[in-house]
Amino acid sequence: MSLHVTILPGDGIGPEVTEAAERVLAVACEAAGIGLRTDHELFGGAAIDATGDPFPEKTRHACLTCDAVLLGAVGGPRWDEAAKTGGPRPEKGLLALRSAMGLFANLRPSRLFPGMEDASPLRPERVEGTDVLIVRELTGGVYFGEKTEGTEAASDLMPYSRAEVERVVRVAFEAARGRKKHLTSVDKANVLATSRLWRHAVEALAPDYPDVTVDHVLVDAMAMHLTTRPARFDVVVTENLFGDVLSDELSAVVGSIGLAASASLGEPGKPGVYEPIHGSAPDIAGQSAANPAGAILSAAMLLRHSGDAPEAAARIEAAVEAALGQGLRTRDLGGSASTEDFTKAVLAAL
Ligand SMILES: NC(=O)c1ccc[n+]([C@@H]2O[C@H](COP(=O)([O-])OP(=O)(O)OC[C@H]3O[C@@H](n4cnc5c(N)ncnc54)[C@H](O)[C@@H]3O)[C@@H](O)[C@H]2O)c1
Ligand SMILES: CC(C)[C@H](C(=O)O)[C@@H](O)C(=O)O
Ligand SMILES: [Mg+2]
Repeated sequence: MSLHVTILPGDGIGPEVTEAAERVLAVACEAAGIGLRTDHELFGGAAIDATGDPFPEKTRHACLTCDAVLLGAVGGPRWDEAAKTGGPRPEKGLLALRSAMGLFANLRPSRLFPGMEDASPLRPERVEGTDVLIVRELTGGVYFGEKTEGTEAASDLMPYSRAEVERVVRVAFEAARGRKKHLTSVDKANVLATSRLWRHAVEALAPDYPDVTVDHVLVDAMAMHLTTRPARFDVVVTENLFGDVLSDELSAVVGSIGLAASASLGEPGKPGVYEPIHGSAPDIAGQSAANPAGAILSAAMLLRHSGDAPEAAARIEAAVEAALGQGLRTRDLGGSASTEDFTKAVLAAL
């Protein structure tokens, strides 16, 4: 068994956390007898600086021909500033990557790790038992609809087809089957036509999964529920923008955005992209203050979903738990451990 992984470090803390994740991945693969080959490609702002394009052809080719992509983060104030006078946006490269690779299902798990109650903004009895998988639609909706842009008026269309909704909802039903068999579909069906289509599609598919209980929650109420009773939820499926917002919220509820991993998947057998859900964190970049756990746990998801190596994935997850269990905390979790301290503790636990 061998794995060819394309690494896209990107910008800000991206290179710091992918370096940590690559080291952990290498050790986990060696222990599991998996041959690992990695290559590093330009992406995001770093690619703009080198080539003028956030998603250059060489990077695209590497992503489409490898087994899996491990991504850091893209973006930063320098490119935001340049975009005001027509410069390319790093974030556009990220959307182009997701689209080119057909990554319609974005799995964003968040759970309360043992002993981490103190890192949650919620009272312990409220956050206890939280273990939620958000399945975010990733290649449709308002991110990809027609746009008009101006200084006096602007619009972003939010189109969804029935087929686009169904394929991601099926991923969520299947995930619920492997968990607590409870699916919550989040929408804004009291206002949005796309949400009524979404709800209709979920209801039509439900009979195919009689073992899964389904409920529907409006997105504004969901934002509130996640801070009052997050442990009530199991799998949550929602459209692109709602999933972006709710997953950042949920990550903070269980401790920090620095802990949150993700897998972006398309058709079975095609390469997936694995990345922490956080951004390039320009405020802490270059200080070795980034929490690498989200990237390391993304490498675990890579082994599970693209490497068919669930035991190796579980070993990485246990090693992260062990490092946290030793009380090691990066700055986002109220501690002073560096990126390197945390990475070393995970490697030692492995
Ligand atoms: N997938 C991606 O590449 C991605 C995701 C989100 C944002 N972005 C981009 O990143 C840039 C910064 O965005 P932002 O500041 O809104 O969001 P962000 O996620 O980069 O940072 C938000 C806050 O969380 C902290 N944080 C994030 N990750 C952390 C980690 N691993 N360890 C410790 N602290 C961490 C940051 O220091 C900051 O205070 C923007 O250009 C944005 O477009 C990229
Ligand atoms: C950077 C941005 C385009 C991206 C998104 O909105 O999808 C980010 O916030 C994420 O969650 O991966
Ligand atoms: Mg986001």
